[in-house]
Amino acid sequence: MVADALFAVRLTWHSARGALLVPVALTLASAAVPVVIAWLTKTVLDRILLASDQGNVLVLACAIAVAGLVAAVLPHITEFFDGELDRRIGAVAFDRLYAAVERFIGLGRFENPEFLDRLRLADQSAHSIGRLLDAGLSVVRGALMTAGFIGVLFSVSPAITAVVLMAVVPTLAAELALSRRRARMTVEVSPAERREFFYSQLLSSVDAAKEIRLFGIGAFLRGRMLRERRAVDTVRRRTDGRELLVQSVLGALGTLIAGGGLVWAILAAWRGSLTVGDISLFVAAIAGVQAALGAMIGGIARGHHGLLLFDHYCAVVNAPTDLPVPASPTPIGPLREGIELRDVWFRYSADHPWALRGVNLRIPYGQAVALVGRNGAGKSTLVKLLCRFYDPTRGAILWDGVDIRSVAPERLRERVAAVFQDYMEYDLTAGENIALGDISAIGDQARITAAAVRADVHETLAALPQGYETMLSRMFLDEMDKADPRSGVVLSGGQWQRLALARAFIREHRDLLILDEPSSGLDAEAESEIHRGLRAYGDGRTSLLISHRLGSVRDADLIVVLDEGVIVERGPHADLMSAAGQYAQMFSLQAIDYQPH
Ligand SMILES: Nc1ncnc2c1ncn2[C@@H]1O[C@H](COP(=O)(O)OP(=O)(O)OP(=O)(O)O)[C@@H](O)[C@H]1O
Repeated sequence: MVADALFAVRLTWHSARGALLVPVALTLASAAVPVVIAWLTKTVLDRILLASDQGNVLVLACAIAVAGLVAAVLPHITEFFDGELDRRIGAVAFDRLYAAVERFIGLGRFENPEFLDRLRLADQSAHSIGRLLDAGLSVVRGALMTAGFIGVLFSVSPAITAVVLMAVVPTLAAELALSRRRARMTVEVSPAERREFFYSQLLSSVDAAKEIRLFGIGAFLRGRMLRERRAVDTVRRRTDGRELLVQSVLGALGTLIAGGGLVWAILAAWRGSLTVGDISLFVAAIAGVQAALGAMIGGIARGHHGLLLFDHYCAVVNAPTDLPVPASPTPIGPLREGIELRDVWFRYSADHPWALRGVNLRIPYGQAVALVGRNGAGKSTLVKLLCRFYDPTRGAILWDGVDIRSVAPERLRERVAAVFQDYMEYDLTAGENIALGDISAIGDQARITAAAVRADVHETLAALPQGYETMLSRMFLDEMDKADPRSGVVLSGGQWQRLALARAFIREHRDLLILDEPSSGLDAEAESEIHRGLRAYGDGRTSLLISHRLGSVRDADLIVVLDEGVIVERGPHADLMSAAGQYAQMFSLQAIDYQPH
């Protein structure tokens, strides 16, 4: 936690440097002003009773009024500057967090629920990072104010100081203990809170809405959510109860000590050893110290809680890279010979079974290779390895003989175009949805249209209310957007799929084209059109096509059948059919479905 606190200080210093002087100065001022007011009040009272120079007393009274004015406006000025600082530190913290996320070149972290949880908490921490500074300044302000009152009191009466300290020290110790306990409780309930968050998200998610309604599982999920809520509430109630008890006892004790001290001070004034001003200072000190302690304890609790969240932020920002990146990468050129998987073994973690087991495969330059096989055979996994989203657990993947682990990942990916099974639907304009495939095509309507024509989606997009400028999806629209005629168009599943194809096609001149089930959402007529287009586009280019519709891959130069992570058959369609193995069996089964009954 100390290391996290130091990291937070460095981040704050880096983000706000000069701007930090203002809140620090305001903190010093807001700690000093109440002490100054108490001291001036004491002096005025003493002078009135001594009937000293009236002019002097008036000057002091004016000074109290000015100090009161400062005390009234200081919190608002502080709040304004705290907000400004919060924004500045937050902007830098966000930038660093998502720059760190981008540094993860693979997918492993994003497929790990624990990491995703941590990222969510890190994001929350980046949102509230400025409050750490605010909490720190509250503690400093409270400590300075307490020290100020104690110092002033000590100069008047060491005995009164001792009484105030007696009231203060046990309260501080107990409140600190309670704050630690509350922080532990926060950690204890966080898994249940996360599960509750998961259920609440599910109940309001558009993706889940269809199944929740059709299966009638809303009440079941709500029950699960409330169960987690009740578990959290039980722990919170226990902590609140303990706090109530401790704080009531402390409050009574503090009041007894303060009341006893006040009686003693009045008696001392009666005897003449204290002045009326001393008594006013005593009363102000008790109230001031209590207020300062309250602020300090609040600051400690907020700081502690903030640091616990910040720990997740530090863990993400300082996480090592997920896959080793070569210090001096081997340059990679256009594909000349081919890509080779050499005895590739892969499993997602040591606890998972092997997804690929000793795969040896050559994808020769300029050829179309089709990968087929049952669900879970390892086809998409092989694609992930080709894009270096994961590294093989054993074996190697070679690009013209160069191990892709020795190449800079971004250089490798520049050479690949792909449509993944779970392609993205971006809440952007239709044109942008295509141009994202090659960011240099943003605004280049001719290239965007050419890609759309190739994916056979041009006519659909051109007919939208604002053509390619039409915003897609109704998600995330605010009130202003709703008035905008360009917004609010929702495409069908197959239309989105063609858009994803166009996004891959705009990456023309890439060496390897990967299509992981590019036509699963298309109707039969559309599928045959798309495959004609694919063959034209793939002509002379190296491509890897994954499909469950074997009719669409029969023209491939090489068909590879994967089963439980092992290549069980390979060859052109005709050879595989005459071998009468798994491929021929699957092909015949599908062919029967297309025969008239
Ligand atoms: N992120 C992951 N973490 C752990 N295991 C995974 C992950 N992704 C896939 N697997 C497992 O790896 C194996 C191969 O999955 P893969 O998705 O590569 O199969 P596939 O041949 O593409 O299947 P499909 O035809 O259903 O798309 C499966 O057993 C699957 O459960």
